[in-house]
Amino acid sequence: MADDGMLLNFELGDAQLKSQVKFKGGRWRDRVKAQKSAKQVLQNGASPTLPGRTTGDFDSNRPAKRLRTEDGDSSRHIKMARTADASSKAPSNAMKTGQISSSLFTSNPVAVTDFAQPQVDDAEPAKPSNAPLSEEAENFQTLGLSRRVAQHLATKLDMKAPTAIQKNTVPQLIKEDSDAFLQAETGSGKTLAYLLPIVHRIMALSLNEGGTPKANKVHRNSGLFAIVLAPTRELCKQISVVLEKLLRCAPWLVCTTVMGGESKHSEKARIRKGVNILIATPGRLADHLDNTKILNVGTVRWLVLDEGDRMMEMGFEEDIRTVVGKIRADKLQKENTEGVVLDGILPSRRVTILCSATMKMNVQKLGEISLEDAVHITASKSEMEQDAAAGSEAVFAAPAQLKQSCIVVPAKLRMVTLIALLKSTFARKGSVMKAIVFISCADSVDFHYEMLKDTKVPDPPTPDSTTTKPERNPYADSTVAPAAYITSRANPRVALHKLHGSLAQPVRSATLDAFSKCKDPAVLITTDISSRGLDVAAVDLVIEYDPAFAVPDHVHRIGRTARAGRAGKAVLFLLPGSEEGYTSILPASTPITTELYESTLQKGLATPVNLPSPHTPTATKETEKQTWTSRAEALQLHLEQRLLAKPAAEESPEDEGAAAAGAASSSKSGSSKSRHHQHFAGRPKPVNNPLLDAARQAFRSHIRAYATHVREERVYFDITQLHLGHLAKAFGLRETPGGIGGGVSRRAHTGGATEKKVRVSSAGKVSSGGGGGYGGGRRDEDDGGDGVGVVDEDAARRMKQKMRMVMNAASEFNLG
Ligand SMILES: Nc1ncnc2c1ncn2[C@@H]1O[C@H](COP(=O)(O)OP(=O)(O)OP(=O)(O)O)[C@@H](O)[C@H]1O
Repeated sequence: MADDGMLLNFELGDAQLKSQVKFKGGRWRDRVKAQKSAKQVLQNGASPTLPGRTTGDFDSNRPAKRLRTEDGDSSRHIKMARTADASSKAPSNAMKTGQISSSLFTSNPVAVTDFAQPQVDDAEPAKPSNAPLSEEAENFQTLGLSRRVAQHLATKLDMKAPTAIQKNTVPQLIKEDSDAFLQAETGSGKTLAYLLPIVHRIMALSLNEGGTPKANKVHRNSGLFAIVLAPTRELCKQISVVLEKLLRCAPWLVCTTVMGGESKHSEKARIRKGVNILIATPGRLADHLDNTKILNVGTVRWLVLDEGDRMMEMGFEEDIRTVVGKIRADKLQKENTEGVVLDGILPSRRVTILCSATMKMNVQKLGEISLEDAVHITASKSEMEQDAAAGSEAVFAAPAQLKQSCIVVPAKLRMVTLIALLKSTFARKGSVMKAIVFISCADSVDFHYEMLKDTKVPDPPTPDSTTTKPERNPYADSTVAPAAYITSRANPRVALHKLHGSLAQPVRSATLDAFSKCKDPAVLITTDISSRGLDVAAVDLVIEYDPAFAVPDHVHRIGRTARAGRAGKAVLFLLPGSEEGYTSILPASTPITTELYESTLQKGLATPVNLPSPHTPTATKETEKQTWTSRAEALQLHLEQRLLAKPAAEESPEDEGAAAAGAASSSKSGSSKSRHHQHFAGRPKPVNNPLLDAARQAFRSHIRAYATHVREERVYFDITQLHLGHLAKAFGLRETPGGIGGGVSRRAHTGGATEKKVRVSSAGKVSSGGGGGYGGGRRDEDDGGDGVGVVDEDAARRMKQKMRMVMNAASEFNLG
């Protein structure tokens, strides 16, 4: 077989494992148990339950035998894989093929911070900083909104009092016609802060002084009055849902969305039917302004740039310039085509509103493009005054009630620690309903989803007794599946979801919808595509398994929890060493507490882990007795062996490999599946398990993504400090890193049949021209192909150099 950058030493022999597996070292009793277990497995094909060590080396009391590493470093304990688990169809020639299985708890770097006494997370939660104000003190009517709107908010939307940013924004935008920059914490209600005054003023065109309707009400064909731009389709949809709910008190007004990934034809048809408020992604709007003649912006009074900094970062600057330029170039109509006088009720000039929880330097540039004499509106008056006095950047912070903690986890232990954390999270019924796990790139999301999901699709839930229509099986979608490993007795069902920018738009929307509406405890594994603006109720926990690429992104990620005054928790995974210093630059109202990874493992692995089907419950007498360290090792071994199982083609269709390929089919072309299989087109049948391919791809993409942390933060995320061998283990890989990294292409899959060049922003950030991809380590910043990444040749060259350096040095990296 041609190499293709894949390691040949993973070709698995077809032969069954020898019936006799030799176990060396350790106590005699353990060796006999393991021997028995392996024998049993060979007879019934069941999974063995290994006590103590899991590599076939049972030396729990004695120090492990020191073996020489490949470069002669005897300080590392390396054991060639002795696959005790015969059911894994592991190769009988593992020794020959050079797989390396290193012990989980040895040769790990130690944290530089003294965690002897980690701070305990028992402090009283701080008073919420983004909650609605007290009803006695404030209400929407006193802000200047009509009784109709205020009543609708109170009775239909259950919002009786405004939040602080709404209190400061609504009167300003009702009375004044100046541009504004809205800046407030995540989850503080910025969406309604700008929508309420806009809707109030448009409604006023149809209402008399006393609030009674005029005879000639404006309607959907009376003109387009406001445009809201947002960086992602998900955010556009979300804003439109909020607006639609609000417009139920003014059903004669109509809003619609235009965004990448949707049919332009049907968008044009909707525009032709008439729309008063348009929500759009920048690229698609620029396209319609060029090509949809019926789109008249002469009556447009407001342009809102929601998550403005993100749009700039995603390379929408040109599109925004086009949109702003075209709207300004069109003469402002003082009255509409039906003779309704707009001036006086609507602003007499075009108002631009910029909106974000964070302010990156690029916002300044965006301000220059779009704002004129803008007022800076923040949640607290004192902040506004301070800001005006100092003329400085406003400080952004996480909500005060959000509890932040970090776990410093050695690379080898990352995956088992993630599983343990999620398992302990769902150990108690009702304690956590929804968790989001942020991962650096789409390939890694795909891989972790495949690893964590149960391989067997359960029967559809029983039909609702009140209707005859059977409920749709939520697990029929390949981006939603029941989870294995992280379930518990209290929560036997946990729904796993994955979301990234390389998924087709309908799949993205359906997945987000499924996650939002899921009644079981649920986990969403995702990239930064979900970090901005998404408002899903009941998200109690955010895990940053891979740290964000820049501090503001971290603020947005953790802001998916603790919204509108609710409680929330965020956990950040860091590697020992330079990464530990990262917490010092993170904004936090209360100190970021530290957790020992050992405690996480201990808590999570206090009970046996439910392995995916067909490895049904592991809670035998022996596993009940296991210690958490043995469970962690057994779990790691099990994960690694799933990657070594025979390829799907040679197994039953329900084999996990088939599941891996199946899930990938939900992606656009250019997704994992097509990538794996493109390699083998016209060649002999592939021998690799697709899960193994997915792991390799995820590993490569992860490293590439790691190189793209913003320049100022690379002191904490230094790619040359990464121990690739250890990191490979976190992806269940036993190969040498050089082999896995070989054949890395710098061309990105962009979701289509063609490949586009990777784009790297000035901040060293990488993006692609669409589909949200980069070199497999895909940054999910897409607008359905509308977006254009920022090219920085220097950053691209630097990353290439680093990658080459790391990959060349890879053969010197040891697994220990
Ligand atoms: N006055 C209010 N009373 C109660 N809930 C509110 C109020 N205003 C907004 N909310 C709720 O607060 C949540 C967060 O609102 P929104 O998404 O607008 O926040 P945001 O400030 O835009 O956050 P982000 O910066 O993360 O985008 C939503 O669920 C919304 O329904």
